Amino acid sequence: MKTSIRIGTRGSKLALWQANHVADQLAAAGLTPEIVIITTKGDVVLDRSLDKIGAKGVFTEELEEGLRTGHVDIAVHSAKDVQSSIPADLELLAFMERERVNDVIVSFDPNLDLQRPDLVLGTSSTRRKAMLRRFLPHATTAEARGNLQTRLRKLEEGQYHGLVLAYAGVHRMEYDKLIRHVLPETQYVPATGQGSVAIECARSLDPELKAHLRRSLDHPATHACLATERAFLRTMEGGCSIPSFALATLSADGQHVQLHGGLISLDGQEFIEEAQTAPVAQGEALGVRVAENVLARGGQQILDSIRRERSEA
Ligand SMILES: NCc1[nH]cc(CCC(=O)O)c1CC(=O)O
Repeated sequence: MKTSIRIGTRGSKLALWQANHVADQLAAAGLTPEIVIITTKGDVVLDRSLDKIGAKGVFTEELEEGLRTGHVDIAVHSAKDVQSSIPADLELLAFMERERVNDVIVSFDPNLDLQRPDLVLGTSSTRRKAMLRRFLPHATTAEARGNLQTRLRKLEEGQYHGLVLAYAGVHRMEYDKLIRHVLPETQYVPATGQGSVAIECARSLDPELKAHLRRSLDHPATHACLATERAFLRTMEGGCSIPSFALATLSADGQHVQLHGGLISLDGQEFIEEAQTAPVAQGEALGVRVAENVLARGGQQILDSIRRERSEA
């Protein structure tokens, strides 16, 4: 088995934090990691919101090409950015231990009042925009693309009063001091995979090496939750441009998985949610079932109307 591992990653600071985190764990497991930066479409196209770029996998495609050509052995992604179905010649090898899943509001104003009537919040996520329309209807949202540092610069320039971000990224970049509100995950249910790091490789990678990598990097409890959430997302046929949400958690004894999943209309008016529990071994079936119920209870109409709106735009 070879021991030197080439780790493919995007070049943003958060991506590099994740890649270094992987490298540290691989070094601890006796391997020799090397980080290789690969630029993706999502890093280059910054003037459009993600739903307008359209293509699935805007943050992953070039990394996947690197796996195919053997330029890198593994690719590191924010699990949230990984499309719901990955190509047949590739596989998701591991999901690393999840950080706190919440969305947070960061601001340079220590007394940021979410009730101020002129509140402007920066986000480019369709899910977050829709949830803000529902739970903070007086707020206006403004686009905030780019990496975390770019968004914080726009915040500092006064383009918004606050930014809505994933706690995981804010914490990993050590901006905790700017967190003014932690949004409750029961209301602002996070996106599939939020807070975890996914490791992808080619199916053809040496099986012995794969097993070693999995033992070093995979967090089984996180993996069980993400498998459940990803089955939900696949059934929803949603990429990151669909305002669906899904959070799976394990019971204290680790035997059961609970899934809270749903879909919200772009205007925030319709909020279809469902929570169900199943034995961990049936997590994927649970994800499919919850998604099918959400679609049957009005979710399909929401998806259809979003697609109509987009094709007219
Ligand atoms: N789509 C961008 C993205 N992908 C992963 C994270 C944050 C870190 C994570 O959820 O693991 C972010 C930024 C954000 O949502 O604030």
